Amino acid sequence: MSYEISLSDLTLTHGRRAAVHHCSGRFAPGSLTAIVGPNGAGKSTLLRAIAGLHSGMEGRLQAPRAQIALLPQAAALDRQFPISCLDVVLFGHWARAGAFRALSRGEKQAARDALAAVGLEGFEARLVGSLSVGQFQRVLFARLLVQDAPVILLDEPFNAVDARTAQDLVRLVKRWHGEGRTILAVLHDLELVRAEFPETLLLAREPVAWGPTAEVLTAANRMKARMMAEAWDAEAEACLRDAA
Ligand SMILES: Nc1ncnc2c1ncn2[C@@H]1O[C@H](COP(=O)(O)OP(=O)(O)OP(=O)(O)O)[C@@H](O)[C@H]1O
Repeated sequence: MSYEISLSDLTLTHGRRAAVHHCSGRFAPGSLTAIVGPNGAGKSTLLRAIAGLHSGMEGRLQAPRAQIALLPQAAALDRQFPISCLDVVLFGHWARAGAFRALSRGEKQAARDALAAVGLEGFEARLVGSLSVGQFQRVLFARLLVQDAPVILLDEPFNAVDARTAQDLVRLVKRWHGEGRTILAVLHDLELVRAEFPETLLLAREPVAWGPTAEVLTAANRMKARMMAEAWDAEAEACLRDAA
């Protein structure tokens, strides 16, 4: 099965306002791509749409929805819910197997192994509300390990985590890439992108540039993205075909 993700003249809206506008291109199977751009450029909206979690859409978006695991932005998650680290990781199995099936001993062991793999052995019973930001992000990566999806979408995965955690998690991402998975990550740290991500999509509602990272992250392209973001009228309605 091919795990290509392709966009064809894709416009994504919130209400009647466009968040992503006339976007075309493809993420090749097995590619490791950073999605970068100014605040409000549409990066999270694009990721959620690829995961099948966004409904306001025109144009075409082809993605293997059942094969995708999404790590949402940490800010979008409620950590006050009284749930243990192990339970959060076990959700990774349920995403694949359905919520109403009892989990096998092997699946529970896989969840414990995943916690150990992200450096959280002994944290099984800890409530997620008591973790540091970095520890919680490690738990979410353990859940991704258990999900074992061929396509992984990461929304600002290293935001606000300590340097050591970021290093460990980047190592995991590289391992997944080496295993042939397709990985898209929304990132703000351009040095990290240059060092670790072979492909980049520079987005400012529309793609400014998309391809090999060194060719995309030029000063001219970054300036263009900034100017496009500043010139964007956030109140303008999307030019949808049925909006005329
Ligand atoms: N739930 C929502 N309802 C209405 N508008 C939204 C919603 N989510 C995002 N938007 C708007 O859509 C546009 C794109 O937002 P999005 O979060 O996709 O950008 P982003 O590039 O991920 O930004 P950041 O880097 O700041 O996280 C912004 O103008 C934002 O205000």
